[in-house]
Amino acid sequence: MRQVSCTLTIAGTDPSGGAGIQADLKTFQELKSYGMSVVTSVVSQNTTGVKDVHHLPENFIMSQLKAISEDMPVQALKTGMIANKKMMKVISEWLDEVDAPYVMDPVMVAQSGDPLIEKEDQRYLKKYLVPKTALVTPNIPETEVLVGGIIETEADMREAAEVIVKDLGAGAALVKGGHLNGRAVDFLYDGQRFHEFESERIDSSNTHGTGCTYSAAITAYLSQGHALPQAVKEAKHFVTEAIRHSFDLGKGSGPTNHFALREEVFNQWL
Ligand SMILES: Nc1ncnc2c1ncn2[C@@H]1O[C@H](COP(=O)(O)OP(=O)(O)O)[C@@H](O)[C@H]1O
Ligand SMILES: Cc1ncc(COP(=O)(O)OP(=O)(O)O)c(N)n1
Repeated sequence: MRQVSCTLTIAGTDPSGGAGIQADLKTFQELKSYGMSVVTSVVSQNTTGVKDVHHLPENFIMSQLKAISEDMPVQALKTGMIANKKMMKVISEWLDEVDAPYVMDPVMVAQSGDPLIEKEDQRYLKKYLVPKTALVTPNIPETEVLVGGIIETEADMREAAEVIVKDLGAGAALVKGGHLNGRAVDFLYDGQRFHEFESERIDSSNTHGTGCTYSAAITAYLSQGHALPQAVKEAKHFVTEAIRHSFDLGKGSGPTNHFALREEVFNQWL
Protein backbone atom coordinates (compact mmCIF):
# COMPACT_ATOMS: atom_id res chain seq x y z
CA MET A 1 0.00 0.00 0.00
CA ARG A 2 1.21 3.53 -0.81
CA GLN A 3 2.49 5.39 2.27
CA VAL A 4 1.00 8.86 2.61
CA SER A 5 2.94 11.64 4.38
CA CYS A 6 1.33 13.15 7.49
CA THR A 7 1.61 16.90 8.04
CA LEU A 8 0.52 18.93 11.07
CA THR A 9 -0.40 22.58 11.48
CA ILE A 10 -0.57 24.30 14.87
CA ALA A 11 -2.35 27.63 14.28
CA GLY A 12 -5.37 29.88 14.62
CA THR A 13 -8.56 29.65 12.57
CA ASP A 14 -10.13 31.68 9.76
CA PRO A 15 -13.86 30.96 9.32
CA SER A 16 -13.75 32.63 5.89
CA GLY A 17 -11.31 29.92 4.82
CA GLY A 18 -8.47 31.96 3.29
CA ALA A 19 -5.85 31.95 6.06
CA GLY A 20 -4.89 30.08 9.24
CA ILE A 21 -5.68 26.40 9.80
CA GLN A 22 -8.25 26.29 7.01
CA ALA A 23 -5.69 27.48 4.41
CA ASP A 24 -3.10 25.05 5.76
CA LEU A 25 -5.38 22.00 5.59
CA LYS A 26 -6.54 22.87 2.07
CA THR A 27 -2.92 23.18 0.99
CA PHE A 28 -1.88 19.86 2.58
CA GLN A 29 -4.78 18.08 0.89
CA GLU A 30 -4.04 19.65 -2.49
CA LEU A 31 -0.39 18.60 -2.24
CA LYS A 32 -1.44 15.05 -1.36
CA SER A 33 -0.31 15.05 2.23
CA TYR A 34 -2.59 13.88 5.06
CA GLY A 35 -3.41 17.05 7.03
CA MET A 36 -3.81 17.29 10.81
CA SER A 37 -4.42 20.38 12.95
CA VAL A 38 -4.11 21.70 16.49
CA VAL A 39 -6.09 24.90 17.11
CA THR A 40 -4.43 27.60 19.22
CA SER A 41 -6.97 30.44 18.88
CA VAL A 42 -10.41 30.66 17.37
CA VAL A 43 -10.39 33.87 15.34
CA SER A 44 -13.52 35.56 14.08
CA GLN A 45 -12.25 37.10 10.85
CA ASN A 46 -12.96 37.41 7.15
CA THR A 47 -11.43 39.12 4.12
CA THR A 48 -11.93 42.54 5.73
CA GLY A 49 -10.21 41.87 9.05
CA VAL A 50 -10.36 40.40 12.54
CA LYS A 51 -13.57 40.86 14.57
CA ASP A 52 -12.85 38.85 17.70
CA VAL A 53 -10.41 36.29 19.11
CA HIS A 54 -10.78 33.49 21.64
CA HIS A 55 -7.51 31.97 22.85
CA LEU A 56 -7.68 28.33 23.94
CA PRO A 57 -6.20 27.54 27.35
CA GLU A 58 -2.68 26.12 27.13
CA ASN A 59 -3.64 22.82 28.79
CA PHE A 60 -6.15 22.26 26.01
CA ILE A 61 -3.49 22.96 23.40
CA MET A 62 -1.26 20.40 25.11
CA SER A 63 -4.13 17.91 25.16
CA GLN A 64 -4.55 18.27 21.38
CA LEU A 65 -0.79 17.92 20.82
CA LYS A 66 -0.71 14.73 22.90
CA ALA A 67 -3.71 13.37 21.00
CA ILE A 68 -1.59 13.67 17.88
CA SER A 69 1.70 12.35 19.19
CA GLU A 70 0.31 9.34 21.04
CA ASP A 71 -1.55 8.12 17.97
CA MET A 72 -0.41 9.67 14.69
CA PRO A 73 2.86 9.89 12.76
CA VAL A 74 4.11 13.40 11.92
CA GLN A 75 6.54 13.75 8.99
CA ALA A 76 6.65 17.57 9.12
CA LEU A 77 4.86 20.34 11.00
CA LYS A 78 4.28 24.08 10.88
CA THR A 79 3.12 26.71 13.31
CA GLY A 80 1.16 29.84 12.46
CA MET A 81 -0.56 32.08 14.99
CA ILE A 82 0.66 31.42 18.55
CA ALA A 83 -0.80 34.34 20.44
CA ASN A 84 0.93 34.26 23.81
CA LYS A 85 3.79 33.00 25.94
CA LYS A 86 1.74 30.32 27.72
CA MET A 87 0.89 28.67 24.41
CA MET A 88 4.50 29.00 23.19
CA LYS A 89 5.74 27.25 26.32
CA VAL A 90 3.60 24.11 25.90
CA ILE A 91 4.34 23.94 22.18
CA SER A 92 8.06 24.31 22.89
CA GLU A 93 7.97 21.45 25.43
CA TRP A 94 6.04 19.24 23.02
CA LEU A 95 8.51 19.97 20.20
CA ASP A 96 11.30 18.49 22.32
CA GLU A 97 9.58 15.10 22.01
CA VAL A 98 8.99 15.27 18.26
CA ASP A 99 11.42 14.27 15.53
CA ALA A 100 10.15 16.05 12.39
CA PRO A 101 11.15 19.23 10.53
CA TYR A 102 9.46 22.29 12.04
CA VAL A 103 8.51 25.25 9.81
CA MET A 104 7.55 28.45 11.66
CA ASP A 105 5.44 31.12 9.98
CA PRO A 106 6.02 33.81 12.64
CA VAL A 107 2.54 35.28 12.28
CA MET A 108 2.34 38.63 14.05
CA VAL A 109 -0.11 40.90 12.24
CA ALA A 110 -2.94 40.06 9.79
CA GLN A 111 -2.93 41.81 6.41
CA SER A 112 -5.73 44.02 7.76
CA GLY A 113 -3.27 45.36 10.37
CA ASP A 114 -4.89 43.48 13.28
CA PRO A 115 -2.33 42.09 15.77
CA LEU A 116 -2.29 38.29 16.14
CA ILE A 117 0.35 37.94 18.89
CA GLU A 118 0.79 39.86 22.12
CA LYS A 119 3.68 42.30 21.69
CA GLU A 120 5.61 41.38 24.83
CA ASP A 121 5.53 37.70 23.80
CA GLN A 122 7.34 38.24 20.50
CA ARG A 123 10.58 38.06 22.48
CA TYR A 124 9.68 34.62 23.87
CA LEU A 125 8.97 33.32 20.36
CA LYS A 126 12.39 34.54 19.25
CA LYS A 127 14.26 33.08 22.20
CA TYR A 128 12.59 29.70 22.71
CA LEU A 129 10.86 28.64 19.51
CA VAL A 130 13.03 30.00 16.69
CA PRO A 131 16.05 27.84 17.71
CA LYS A 132 13.88 24.71 17.32
CA THR A 133 12.96 25.40 13.71
CA ALA A 134 14.16 23.84 10.48
CA LEU A 135 12.90 27.02 8.77
CA VAL A 136 11.38 30.41 9.70
CA THR A 137 9.36 32.25 7.00
CA PRO A 138 8.89 35.92 8.00
CA ASN A 139 7.44 38.60 5.76
CA ILE A 140 9.07 42.05 5.85
CA PRO A 141 7.30 43.44 8.98
CA GLU A 142 7.91 40.13 10.83
CA THR A 143 11.58 40.20 9.78
CA GLU A 144 11.86 43.71 11.22
CA VAL A 145 10.52 42.46 14.56
CA LEU A 146 12.84 39.42 14.56
CA VAL A 147 16.05 41.31 13.73
CA GLY A 148 15.13 44.69 15.18
CA GLY A 149 15.79 46.97 12.16
CA ILE A 150 14.19 48.41 9.06
CA ILE A 151 14.13 46.26 5.89
CA GLU A 152 13.99 48.36 2.73
CA THR A 153 16.12 46.59 0.14
CA GLU A 154 16.92 43.09 -1.11
CA ALA A 155 20.36 43.46 0.52
CA ASP A 156 18.60 44.10 3.85
CA MET A 157 16.51 40.95 3.32
CA ARG A 158 19.61 38.79 2.76
CA GLU A 159 21.39 40.27 5.75
CA ALA A 160 18.34 39.67 7.97
CA ALA A 161 18.05 36.04 6.83
CA GLU A 162 21.66 35.49 7.89
CA VAL A 163 21.02 37.12 11.29
CA ILE A 164 17.95 34.92 11.91
CA VAL A 165 20.08 31.82 11.37
CA LYS A 166 23.42 32.86 12.87
CA ASP A 167 22.23 34.98 15.81
CA LEU A 168 18.73 33.68 16.58
CA GLY A 169 19.55 30.01 15.88
CA ALA A 170 16.95 29.13 13.24
CA GLY A 171 17.76 26.11 11.06
CA ALA A 172 17.17 28.30 7.99
CA ALA A 173 15.36 31.56 7.16
CA LEU A 174 13.18 32.46 4.19
CA VAL A 175 12.63 36.22 4.13
CA LYS A 176 9.63 36.94 1.89
CA GLY A 177 9.48 40.07 -0.23
CA GLY A 178 5.74 40.34 -0.88
CA HIS A 179 5.59 43.64 1.03
CA LEU A 180 8.36 45.34 -1.00
CA ASN A 181 7.74 46.93 -4.40
CA GLY A 182 9.12 45.41 -7.58
CA ARG A 183 9.65 41.72 -8.24
CA ALA A 184 8.19 39.20 -5.77
CA VAL A 185 11.46 37.79 -4.53
CA ASP A 186 12.22 35.72 -1.42
CA PHE A 187 15.66 34.86 0.00
CA LEU A 188 16.46 31.57 1.70
CA TYR A 189 19.59 31.33 3.85
CA ASP A 190 20.23 27.73 4.90
CA GLY A 191 23.28 28.32 7.10
CA GLN A 192 25.68 27.88 4.21
CA ARG A 193 24.41 29.73 1.22
CA PHE A 194 21.65 31.91 -0.19
CA HIS A 195 18.97 30.76 -2.60
CA GLU A 196 16.77 33.24 -4.44
CA PHE A 197 13.16 32.52 -5.45
CA GLU A 198 11.58 34.97 -7.83
CA SER A 199 8.26 35.37 -9.59
CA GLU A 200 6.60 38.21 -11.43
CA ARG A 201 4.43 40.47 -9.26
CA ILE A 202 0.79 39.67 -9.99
CA ASP A 203 -1.56 42.62 -10.04
CA SER A 204 -4.04 41.35 -7.44
CA SER A 205 -5.26 42.53 -4.07
CA ASN A 206 -6.56 39.02 -3.32
CA THR A 207 -3.61 37.86 -1.26
CA HIS A 208 -5.32 36.96 2.04
CA GLY A 209 -3.54 33.93 3.48
CA THR A 210 -0.57 33.81 1.09
CA GLY A 211 1.93 33.42 3.94
CA CYS A 212 -0.09 30.56 5.48
CA THR A 213 -0.46 28.81 2.13
CA TYR A 214 3.25 29.19 1.29
CA SER A 215 4.53 27.83 4.61
CA ALA A 216 1.97 24.98 4.53
CA ALA A 217 3.14 24.05 1.02
CA ILE A 218 6.80 24.04 2.13
CA THR A 219 5.83 21.80 5.07
CA ALA A 220 3.94 19.39 2.81
CA TYR A 221 6.90 19.11 0.42
CA LEU A 222 9.31 18.56 3.32
CA SER A 223 7.03 15.79 4.65
CA GLN A 224 7.41 14.07 1.29
CA GLY A 225 11.20 14.07 1.56
CA HIS A 226 12.17 17.08 -0.60
CA ALA A 227 15.36 18.89 0.42
CA LEU A 228 14.68 22.41 1.76
CA PRO A 229 15.63 24.49 -1.36
CA GLN A 230 13.56 22.18 -3.58
CA ALA A 231 10.60 22.31 -1.15
CA VAL A 232 10.71 26.14 -1.21
CA LYS A 233 11.02 26.21 -5.02
CA GLU A 234 7.95 23.99 -5.47
CA ALA A 235 6.00 25.92 -2.81
CA LYS A 236 6.85 29.29 -4.40
CA HIS A 237 5.41 28.03 -7.68
CA PHE A 238 2.32 26.76 -5.82
CA VAL A 239 1.65 30.09 -4.05
CA THR A 240 2.32 32.17 -7.18
CA GLU A 241 -0.27 30.19 -9.15
CA ALA A 242 -2.68 30.39 -6.18
CA ILE A 243 -2.36 34.21 -6.28
CA ARG A 244 -2.70 34.28 -10.09
CA HIS A 245 -6.00 32.37 -9.86
CA SER A 246 -7.17 34.06 -6.64
CA PHE A 247 -10.87 34.51 -5.90
CA ASP A 248 -12.69 37.82 -5.97
CA LEU A 249 -14.61 36.75 -2.88
CA GLY A 250 -15.56 38.95 0.07
CA LYS A 251 -15.45 42.71 0.48
CA GLY A 252 -11.75 42.89 1.37
CA SER A 253 -8.59 41.11 0.28
CA GLY A 254 -9.85 37.86 -1.25
CA PRO A 255 -8.37 34.39 -0.75
CA THR A 256 -5.91 32.54 -2.96
CA ASN A 257 -7.15 29.68 -5.12
CA HIS A 258 -5.61 26.25 -5.20
CA PHE A 259 -5.58 23.94 -8.20
CA ALA A 260 -8.75 21.90 -7.53
CA LEU A 261 -11.10 24.90 -7.78
CA ARG A 262 -9.60 26.50 -10.88
CA GLU A 263 -12.04 26.83 -13.70
CA GLU A 264 -10.47 24.36 -16.10
CA VAL A 265 -10.17 21.67 -13.41
CA PHE A 266 -13.50 22.37 -11.69
CA ASN A 267 -15.41 22.16 -14.99
CA GLN A 268 -14.11 18.63 -15.58
CA TRP A 269 -16.19 17.45 -12.61
CA LEU A 270 -19.50 18.84 -13.83
N1 LIG B 1 1.26 40.36 -5.79
C1 LIG B 1 2.06 39.29 -5.70
N2 LIG B 1 2.46 38.65 -6.82
C2 LIG B 1 3.24 37.56 -6.77
N3 LIG B 1 3.72 37.07 -5.62
C3 LIG B 1 3.38 37.66 -4.46
C4 LIG B 1 2.53 38.82 -4.44
N4 LIG B 1 2.35 39.19 -3.14
C5 LIG B 1 3.04 38.30 -2.39
N5 LIG B 1 3.69 37.40 -3.18
C6 LIG B 1 4.49 36.25 -2.76
O1 LIG B 1 3.69 35.51 -1.85
C7 LIG B 1 4.49 34.94 -0.83
C8 LIG B 1 4.01 35.45 0.54
O2 LIG B 1 4.50 36.73 0.66
P1 LIG B 1 4.31 37.90 1.69
O3 LIG B 1 3.18 38.76 1.21
O4 LIG B 1 5.62 38.56 1.82
O5 LIG B 1 3.93 37.16 3.05
P2 LIG B 1 2.69 37.25 4.07
O6 LIG B 1 1.48 36.72 3.31
O7 LIG B 1 3.12 36.39 5.18
O8 LIG B 1 2.54 38.69 4.42
C9 LIG B 1 5.93 35.34 -1.18
O9 LIG B 1 6.50 34.35 -2.01
C10 LIG B 1 5.75 36.61 -1.98
O10 LIG B 1 6.87 36.87 -2.81
C1 LIG C 1 -5.48 32.65 12.15
C2 LIG C 1 -4.65 33.43 11.21
N1 LIG C 1 -3.36 33.10 11.03
C3 LIG C 1 -2.59 33.84 10.19
C4 LIG C 1 -3.11 34.92 9.52
C5 LIG C 1 -2.25 35.74 8.62
O1 LIG C 1 -2.09 35.06 7.47
P1 LIG C 1 -1.13 35.40 6.26
O2 LIG C 1 -0.96 34.19 5.46
O3 LIG C 1 0.08 36.11 6.72
O4 LIG C 1 -2.03 36.30 5.40
P2 LIG C 1 -2.65 37.68 5.59
O5 LIG C 1 -4.00 37.53 6.16
O6 LIG C 1 -1.69 38.49 6.39
O7 LIG C 1 -2.67 38.04 4.16
C6 LIG C 1 -4.45 35.23 9.72
N2 LIG C 1 -5.04 36.25 9.06
N3 LIG C 1 -5.21 34.48 10.57
